[in-house]
Amino acid sequence: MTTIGQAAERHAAAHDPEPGPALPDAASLAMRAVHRAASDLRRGTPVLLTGPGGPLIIAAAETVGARGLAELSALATGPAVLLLATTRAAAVLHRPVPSQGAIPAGTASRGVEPKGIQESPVALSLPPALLDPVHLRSLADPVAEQLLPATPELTAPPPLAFAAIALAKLGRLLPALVAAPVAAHGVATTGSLPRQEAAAALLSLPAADVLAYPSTAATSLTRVAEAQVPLEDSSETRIVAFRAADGGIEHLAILVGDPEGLFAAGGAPLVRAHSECFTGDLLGSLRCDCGPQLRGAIARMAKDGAGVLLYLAQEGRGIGLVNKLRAYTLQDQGLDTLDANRALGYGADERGFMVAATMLRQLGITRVRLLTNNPDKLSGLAACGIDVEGREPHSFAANGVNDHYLETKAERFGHML
Ligand SMILES: Nc1nc2c(ncn2[C@@H]2O[C@H](COP(=O)(O)OP(=O)(O)OP(=O)(O)O)[C@@H](O)[C@H]2O)c(=O)[nH]1
Ligand SMILES: [Zn+2]
Repeated sequence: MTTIGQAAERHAAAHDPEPGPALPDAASLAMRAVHRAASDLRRGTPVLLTGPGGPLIIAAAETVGARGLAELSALATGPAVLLLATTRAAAVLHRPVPSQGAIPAGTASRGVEPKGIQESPVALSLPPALLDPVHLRSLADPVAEQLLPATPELTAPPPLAFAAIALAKLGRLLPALVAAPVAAHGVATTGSLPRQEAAAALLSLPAADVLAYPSTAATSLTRVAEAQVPLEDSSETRIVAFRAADGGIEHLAILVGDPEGLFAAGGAPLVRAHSECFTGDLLGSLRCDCGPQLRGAIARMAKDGAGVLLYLAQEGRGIGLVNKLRAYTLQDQGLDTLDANRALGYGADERGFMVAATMLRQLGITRVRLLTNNPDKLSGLAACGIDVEGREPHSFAANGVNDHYLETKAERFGHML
């Protein structure tokens, strides 16, 4: 999420008479509230979600402490529950939990929104013995499991449960939240004084804004800086930085040669949509193939004369570095890369393609030859309006450590060779 430095820049931008992206005020304010709410969840502070069937007070099971739970209890007008993905709930209950079906129609469109967030969560009852920060963390995290003093039961999820989980995911937290109903209108007007004060201290935002955030943030990206950066594998290289209107995560485009010129002359430049991988890209981790794919793509573009490498801030297929490390621990216990994501409550792949499509559009490149083995990248970019003229395979030999990872991508993600 955003650093304090980024927050300061955002504050300055708010007073800039010409703040870059031309977003309507309402959309800008909505993004700001979502960004803040995700930060609140990260620091253990509850937030209020409003919308049909709400309001709902929520706090992240991973981060909430005694104070956050006290705030939640002070405002709750009904019993608290734990919202979880069905996969995580099944592990907690030691029995299968039927899928709750797709999310409400109209909140996501196929190929544009990440496929990992399509399923509705379930709710577990929280007997008083479990309403404790240590037990909640244990219920949320398959890596931190311990014996619990009480057994939760499946119960009906509140109507805004899906948006609550989506907010935790935006905060790159474990998708597990304590949630309780709050009286609609009752808090501000008829609640007791301590209750009114507690409610006033918390951020309240529409659930619909949370669901709209990924595509609003992606389409609000603008170019904020660029520079020549000669690379070992490509001497003629520029890096262009993109930032969303709320000052959120930045994405980079690495331009090799003159891809805009190639496109303008009627060509389809080589493009690679590369999701960042701290361990593979920077440290040379052998667990994945990201390092060779990154360097290999740039070298290939240099040989081809031109290309665009989109370096996307979508670490761990969109679950974030902390959760990827958790997923690695689960993989060391026997799960594959797909099931490890699911065990954490995340989808197999939480990435959206609108970020990459917007960056390409801003660069003026709308027809591409995509370097990938991943069929979802082809259909996802096409669904976001990019003309994918062809695919160039992008495979590297297994290294003795990542063999099973590559096999899983071929067998379970449908990767082409
Ligand atoms: N969650 C999770 N993410 C991983 C794992 N291994 C690598 N990644 C992430 O996967 C992303 C890299 O995926 P990509 O290089 O885009 O690969 P891809 O989707 O397999 O598609 P192509 O390489 O284009 O064929 C990076 O963000 C990595 O951090 C893992 O075991 N679990
Ligand atoms: Zn990697």
